Amino acid sequence: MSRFPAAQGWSAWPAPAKLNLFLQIVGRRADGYHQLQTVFRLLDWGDSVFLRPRMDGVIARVGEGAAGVAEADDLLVRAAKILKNESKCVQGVDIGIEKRIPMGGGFGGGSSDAATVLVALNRLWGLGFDFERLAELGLRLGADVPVFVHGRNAWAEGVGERLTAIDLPSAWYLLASPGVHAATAGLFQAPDLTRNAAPAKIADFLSGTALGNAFEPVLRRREPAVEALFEALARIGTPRLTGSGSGCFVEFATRESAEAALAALPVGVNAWLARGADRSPLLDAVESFTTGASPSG
Ligand SMILES: C[C@](O)(CO)[C@H](O)COP(=O)(O)OP(=O)(O)OC[C@H]1O[C@@H](n2ccc(N)nc2=O)[C@H](O)[C@@H]1O
Ligand SMILES: Nc1ncnc2c1ncn2[C@@H]1O[C@H](COP(=O)(O)OP(=O)(O)OP(=O)(O)O)[C@@H](O)[C@H]1O
Repeated sequence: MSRFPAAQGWSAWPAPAKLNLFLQIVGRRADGYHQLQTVFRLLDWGDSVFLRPRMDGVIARVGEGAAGVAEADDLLVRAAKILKNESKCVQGVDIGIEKRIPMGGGFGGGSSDAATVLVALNRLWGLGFDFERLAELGLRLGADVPVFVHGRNAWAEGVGERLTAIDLPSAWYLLASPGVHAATAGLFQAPDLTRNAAPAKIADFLSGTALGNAFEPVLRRREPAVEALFEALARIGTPRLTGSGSGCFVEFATRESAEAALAALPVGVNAWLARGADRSPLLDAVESFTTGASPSG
C-alpha cells in the first residue's frame, strides 16, 4: 500500500526523468553560466510526487525525502515556497516523494520533482498561472526545470530555457549508472571542457550529425567507473552520456531489442530500461485533473 494514500487526501503526480540526446557548449554568459545547445528527451519513467493541500499555510515534507537532502534544500520544498511567495496563496501543502531517479546522474530528477510541484500545486491551489510563468519560476531553481514544466521533448538553447518543441521517433533506452555522483558545477569548471563549439542547427541533430555530449570525454578521463561503464555498454550498442553525467544510455528502436541488450550485459552493470515519451506524463495527469478526474493515488 502507498505511504501516501488517496483516502488520506494525497494525490499522486509523475516526475519523469530526461535524457540529453545531444549536448554542446557554445559560449558563456557574463555571469559565468554556460550557453548550451541540447536535446531533451522525456522518459515514461521517473519519481512519484505526492501532494496534500493544507489550510494552515505550512509547507512540510512528509516521509524520507531524497536521500541526504535537508528539507530546506529540497527542490520539492523550495518549489512550493517559491509558488506560495509569488501567489500569496494562504494554503500550505504536505509533500511526499517516491524516489527512483538516481541523484547526480544527469537524469534531471531534482529538476523534474520541482517542476511537478510547480505544475501540480498550481492546479491544487487554483492559482491559474500559465506554463510560461511557472517555467520562469522554475528557472530560479535550476536550468533543467523549464523543460519539465512545458513537458515536451525539446531542442534547447541559452542555459536550457529557450525551448523549441520537437517530435522524436519512438524509442526505448537502456539506462545505466556507474554509481558515482557527478557534481554539475565542478564539471562546468573543468579546464578540458570544450566551451566554444560551432553552433549546430536542429537539422544537424535530426540528421544524426550532432549527437555528442561535451561532458563525455571529460568525465571518462576523470572517472574510471564511467570509462568502465562505457566499455561494457559498447558491447551492446553506442553508449552516450546524459547531462553532466554520470548516467549513460543506449538507444534502441524497440522494446525487444532493448530487452535483449539488457540480458546480454555482464553481471554487475547497474542498468534498467525506460521508454521515451512523446510528451510528459505530468501533462496527462494535469489534464485529467482539470476535467474532474482525480489523478491516481
Ligand atoms: C547539464 C544539464 O543537466 C543539461 O541539461 C544542465 O545544464 C544542468 O542543469 P542543472 O543541474 O539544473 O544545473 P543548475 O543547478 O542550474 O546549475 C549548477 C551549476 O552548474 C553551473 N552551470 C549550470 C548550467 C549552465 N548552463 N552553466 C553553468 O555553468 C553553474 O555553476 C551552476 O551553479
Ligand atoms: N528532490 C530532490 N531530488 C534530487 N535531488 C535533489 C532534490 N532536492 C535537492 N536535490 C539536490 O540536487 C542535486 C542534483 O540532483 P539531480 O537528481 O537533479 O541531479 P542530476 O540528475 O545530475 O541533475 P541534472 O541532470 O539536472 O544536472 C542532488 O545531488 C541534491 O543535492
